[in-house]
Amino acid sequence: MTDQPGVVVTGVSGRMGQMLVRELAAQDRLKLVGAVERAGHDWVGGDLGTCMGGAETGVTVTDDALEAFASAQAVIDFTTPDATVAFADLAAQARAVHVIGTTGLAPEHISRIDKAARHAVVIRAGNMSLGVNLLTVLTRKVAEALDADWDIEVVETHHNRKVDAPSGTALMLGEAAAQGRGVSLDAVSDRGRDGITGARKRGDIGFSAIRGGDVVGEHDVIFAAAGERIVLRHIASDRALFARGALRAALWGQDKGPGAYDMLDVLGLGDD
Ligand SMILES: NC(=O)C1=CN([C@@H]2O[C@H](COP(=O)(O)OP(=O)(O)OC[C@H]3O[C@@H](n4cnc5c(N)ncnc54)[C@H](O)[C@@H]3O)[C@@H](O)[C@H]2O)C=CC1
Ligand SMILES: O=C(O)C1=N[C@H](C(=O)O)C[C@H](O)C1
Repeated sequence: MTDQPGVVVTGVSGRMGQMLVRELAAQDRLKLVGAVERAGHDWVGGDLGTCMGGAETGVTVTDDALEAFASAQAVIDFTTPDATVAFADLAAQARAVHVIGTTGLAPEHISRIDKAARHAVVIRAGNMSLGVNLLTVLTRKVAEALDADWDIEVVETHHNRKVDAPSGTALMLGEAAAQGRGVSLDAVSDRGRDGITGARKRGDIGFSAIRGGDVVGEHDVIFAAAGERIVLRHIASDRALFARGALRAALWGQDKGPGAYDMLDVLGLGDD
């Protein structure tokens, strides 16, 4: 196929980076044109395919993101908050669609990314799967329908290599619940219970994080009232679904104007 938009994958040796390379190889609507890793990483200077333990691909892993982005129509980025902020500036300079899966972003990171989105398309989501994005819509609707007699708790479980908590997905779900309630998440969020905490505050949205083994990602939104509970649950058992969502976003963004978008926009779940 001709005219495939070219994609650069950042953090290419990572769990998501390698999954993205495999998913790119399995389709023909986008083509991999570059692979970026952090300076000093073993893979820099090597052929990507060989580094991944397979056949040569002709794509050399680089730590020069600016040069790599210059020939790309999209950058897919699952790295770290500091790296992502730097890539947002560079992707905007290259006018490449920047798909951001990185989580653990602080408000300062987000405002730098939003600045870059004035000049280029930025699509950011703490979870790129259809199921989780649909779950945010359901969570908002359930929260809208119930009053604060229903305690809301978000519980997430991930593998033992995850470095941020609560997960980006848990925060998306908490945000959706707060929106449904018509409150600001910052005002009601309860993120760390330990010791004599006192009784739960009415209206709070609580977060709990479990870490262990190789769990890909599991999220429950619990609505608990006297005598009954509703549990909305998503279980991810394969990282490929996040990678496929990111590829879909990279394609979707090709004909959009500069701005900050999310997966609800990409999936057409944003209205109502
Ligand atoms: N939005 C979503 O659907 C999903 C988001 N994530 C998030 O994506 C991020 C990455 O997750 P994993 O792949 O599991 O982590 P990982 O630790 O396996 O991979 C991160 C990669 O980024 C690289 N990196 C760090 N700084 C860099 C720099 N300055 N330049 C280039 N590369 C750099 C690291 O060397 C590493 O290879 C995390 O924030 C995670 O929470 C993960 C899965 C799905
Ligand atoms: O780090 C991960 O692995 C994941 N991170 C994302 C998050 O923080 O929610 C998405 C997914 O749950 C896997």
